[in-house]
Amino acid sequence: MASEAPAAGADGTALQVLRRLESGPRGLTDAEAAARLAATGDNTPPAARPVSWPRLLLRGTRDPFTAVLLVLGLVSALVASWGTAAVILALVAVGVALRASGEHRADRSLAGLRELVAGTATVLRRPADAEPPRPRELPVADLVPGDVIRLGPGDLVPADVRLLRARGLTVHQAALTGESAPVAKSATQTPDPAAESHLCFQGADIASGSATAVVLATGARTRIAAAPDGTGRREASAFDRSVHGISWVLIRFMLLTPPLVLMANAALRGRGLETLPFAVAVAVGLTPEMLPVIVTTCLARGAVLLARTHGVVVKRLPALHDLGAIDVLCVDKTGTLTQDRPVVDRSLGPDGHDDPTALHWAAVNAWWTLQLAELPQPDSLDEALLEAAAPAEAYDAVDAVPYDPVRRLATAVLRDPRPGTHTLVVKGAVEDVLDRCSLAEGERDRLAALARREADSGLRLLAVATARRPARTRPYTPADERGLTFRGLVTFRDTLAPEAAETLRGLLGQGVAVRVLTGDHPGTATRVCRELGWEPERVNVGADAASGPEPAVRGLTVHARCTPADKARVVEELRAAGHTVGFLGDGVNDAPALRAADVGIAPRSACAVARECADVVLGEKDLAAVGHAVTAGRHSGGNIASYLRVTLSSNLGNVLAMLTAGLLLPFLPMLPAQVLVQNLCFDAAQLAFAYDRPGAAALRRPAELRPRSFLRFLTGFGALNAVADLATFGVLALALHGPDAVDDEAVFHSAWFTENLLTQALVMVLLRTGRGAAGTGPVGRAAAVLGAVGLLLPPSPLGARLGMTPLPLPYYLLVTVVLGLYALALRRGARGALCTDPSGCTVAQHSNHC
Ligand SMILES: Nc1ncnc2c1ncn2[C@@H]1O[C@H](COP(=O)(O)OP(=O)(O)OP(=O)(O)O)[C@@H](O)[C@H]1O
Ligand SMILES: [Mg+2]
Repeated sequence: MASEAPAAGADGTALQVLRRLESGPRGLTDAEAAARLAATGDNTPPAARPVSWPRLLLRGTRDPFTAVLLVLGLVSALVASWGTAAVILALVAVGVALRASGEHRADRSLAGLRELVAGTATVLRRPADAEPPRPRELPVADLVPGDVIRLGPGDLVPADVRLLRARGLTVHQAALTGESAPVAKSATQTPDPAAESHLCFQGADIASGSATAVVLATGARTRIAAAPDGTGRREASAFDRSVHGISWVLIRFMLLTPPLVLMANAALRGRGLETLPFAVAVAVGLTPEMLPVIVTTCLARGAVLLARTHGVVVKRLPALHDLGAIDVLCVDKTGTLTQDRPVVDRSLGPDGHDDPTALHWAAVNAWWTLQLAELPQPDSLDEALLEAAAPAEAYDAVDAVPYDPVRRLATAVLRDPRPGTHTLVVKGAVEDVLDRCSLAEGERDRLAALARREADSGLRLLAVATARRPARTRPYTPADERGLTFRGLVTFRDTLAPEAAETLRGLLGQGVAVRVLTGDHPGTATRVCRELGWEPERVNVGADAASGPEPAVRGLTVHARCTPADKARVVEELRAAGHTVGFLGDGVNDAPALRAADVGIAPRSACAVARECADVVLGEKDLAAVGHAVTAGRHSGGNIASYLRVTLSSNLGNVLAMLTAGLLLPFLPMLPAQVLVQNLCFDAAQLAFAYDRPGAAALRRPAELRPRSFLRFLTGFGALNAVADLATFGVLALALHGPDAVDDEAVFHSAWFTENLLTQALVMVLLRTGRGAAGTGPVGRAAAVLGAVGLLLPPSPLGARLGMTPLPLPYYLLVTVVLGLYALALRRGARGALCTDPSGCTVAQHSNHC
């Protein structure tokens, strides 16, 4: 079985595995690698390959609306209503073709965009056999079995690999096993095949430490590719909750409609199964069959535009909708609000006075932890230390325990000049270092207060401690970091990101609350917020009080000293409290939260894991782009909302009116073919919503379609629409020479056809998101064409074939009056529902800015 292949080939010592793969510690030559690539193919997971046309078409038929339409078509065919069945089939075919081509275009542009943020791997290759190996950054797709690669913190495991050497390696493999805590891995020579601690799999990422490894399997032969679908699947996002939720409510409605129509007609009119085609046509009329097409087109257009204008890459289309819906944005501090270019400010001794010792030991630690790493990846604090102090080559190190964001410590072990002794040099977050020092209680408090004072002035801190131990050969672990002697503090200055203040202000103004989630000291984080012009409403430690009482959600809240798991917990709790949450971060410590959020956002300069976990990748470290991305999301979401609002209220109104009239009239209010043609015209016009520009009001607030409030809106406007239709019916009955005209089926059908298309055109223009500029733009033009079809089709030859006839002039006058009154009612209703009354609003308002 494919899933067992990597583990099976990985038994034995590292050297045995290398030999089996016909490779060596120095990696492959370029020629060998090229030959293998030709034989095995790209290292691309099958899911990332372009989808073929037949599959696209098949996918198009798989949405629930198409399924319902097909069922209705089948029912029509069963009762030999061939015309209805044919029209339904045509509707399905058009829908599926439009959707497949839309998705094809979207997939293509998304693939292009994803390529912009695709990852690379550090590979050891040699130009020729005799030459020494050189580490090279290659596209992940070029990896082949036998390649020797290097992994460092924040890297993705690019294929299934066997570790050759590793130091302090922990990996996140939640995508494979579901366990969320990082797992320790080592390059043991006598591996236990069941534990697999010597293997790392594609889909995992490096939480801490570094390693050299040999590639065992690539592409479709990796374990994750062979795993049954569903590994790493995310929870329902805001998009799933809203668009899918609404779809399912509608499908229930549609399935209920035909039996209801049949029963009502049988009970009140004594009609039998001959009403079935009409009942089916009514149910078809209720179907928003263009919904999948409109959703795909709106999102794909938005995503392409966002990439072109602001360099923002949306990796998953629904994430664009979710961007527009977020009402809480969590951001990390370092690298997001600040530039993450720290410079050493001071070196303090335990007494709080300037003393170079702390800086000296911190730099020795930084140098040797990097020297001993398989893939040295200095973080910004290490870089600052190495810049500020002389290199530490005078020492000789025997081991290191690399930094990890849960421990918040890094340790280097030096050979002491005195034989038989080792010196541990530990640097890290103040609380964590103090916890491991042998100190009297009062002394610990004094040192913590000293650190708080420095942090309150906005400085970042590292505490430094040392310990002397008898020399040993056994490797050092975090358990050895205890009984330390405190040596002092190093303080760093970091500058604010230039657009941070303005972006935060913009987001708060757009109704998005901001949470700062940082691994740093509470004092440093608070001071940074103040310097950005915001007094935090609250400063929590870790994930405490994540969802908090309501007021705290609105402004700016800080969670300091967060571990990666704490960041994820804050996000999860906010989501559980009903918020749509975005997370913006760039570090290894942000990966779990990026995964947990409705929308994960990372700058392009972020580490590979953060970029991979993110749904949205910002062009540069340009925080301002977040604001643009949110607006683009609201833009697309607003158009989808407009479409749903218009199509559903108008469809519902038609159905209600048709049912009522059907029961009052001696004949069917419309022939099934007429219902379907009208539906086709309306559908075509609705495509314009994918190209619309929603009003400014729609962009001012988080826009999540909430099924419940949406349905409330629908019933209101559906009823209004039904009243307009029935008023036309009344007018026809009363004014056109008494009951004769109504008895004339063709006149009635034509009159109602015209009125229906005209009211639908009106609804399109008046129920768009936001007000102002009504009638202009693509929606206005589509509505005009729809109205023209409504007026011109009945008197045309095609109309005659559909059983329609020219209408007498007085009808047009009367219908103008009805439409005028309807427009007035719609305008008043729309004004109330679209902005001032949150309860009736389809665009849910979480903020108080409405
Ligand atoms: N290389 C390092 N060696 C030792 N300690 C470090 C190192 N990098 C960071 N620390 C300590 O760990 C603390 C937390 O760092 P972490 O990376 O979790 O957060 P951050 O980058 O400061 O903040 P944010 O989560 O906002 O990005 C820092 O305040 C610092 O004291
Ligand atoms: Mg960070």
